[in-house]
Amino acid sequence: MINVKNLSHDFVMGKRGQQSTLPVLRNISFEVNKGEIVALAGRSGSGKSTLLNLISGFIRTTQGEIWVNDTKVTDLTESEFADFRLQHIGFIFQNFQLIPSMTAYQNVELPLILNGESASVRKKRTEETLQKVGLLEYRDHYPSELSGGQQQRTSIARSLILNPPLILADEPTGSLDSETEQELLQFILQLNKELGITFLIITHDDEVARIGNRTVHIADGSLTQGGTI
Ligand SMILES: Nc1ncnc2c1ncn2[C@@H]1O[C@H](COP(=O)(O)OP(=O)(O)OP(=O)(O)O)[C@@H](O)[C@H]1O
Repeated sequence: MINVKNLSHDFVMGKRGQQSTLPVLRNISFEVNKGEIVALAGRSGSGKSTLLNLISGFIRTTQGEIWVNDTKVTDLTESEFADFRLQHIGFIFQNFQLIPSMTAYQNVELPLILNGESASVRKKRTEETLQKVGLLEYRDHYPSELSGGQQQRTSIARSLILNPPLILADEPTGSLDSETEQELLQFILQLNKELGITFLIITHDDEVARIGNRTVHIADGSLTQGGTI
């Protein structure tokens, strides 16, 4: 599902003439197989978000190759990547990234609008997906009128609505209490088992890593596999 080959990334900082280079990833290779849940761990600043941003095309690099679902995404143009992302990758973030001025329904419907779906398809799919995450009765609530767990379920509904084969999650339980975290982890397992969705999850949390098939660690720009967090 994800195949990263000899990937490196440097950030270039500072004004022209006074630039410095910060190497973050050094010749990384790894695979995430279809149907796996893989936890990505590492200290703060080790490059976990950078790796996720490279896989999803929010940051581009010329050093190495990334394949997602048999497409060499490192060769895509910006607009091809935007389209590919919409079709193939769902996202879950620690702070949910819902649009505050839109209701739960409108937030979940948004990818369908971007994808050019008809009003009738949008209504059917949005209601079905809100039902799946148990939020149909909250459809007209704004994010500020939802609990943290309900906001996270809204963001999961949005990430699921175009049936992506892959979901990338950046500390998805970071803002949740332990009971809500357990609910979310069970839901991730259910999505993995019932829909076969592959997950790559950045986490600092052993509980999250425990639901995964394996943990990949980043340190000093390199990856190591196995072990606990
Ligand atoms: N746009 C950027 N420009 C310059 N440096 C950056 C940029 N983004 C990240 N960095 C640096 O790259 C390194 C890796 O950052 P990254 O956000 O990938 O770490 P992380 O492992 O996700 O950290 P955390 O667990 O704290 O979220 C850090 O030293 C960070 O300061």
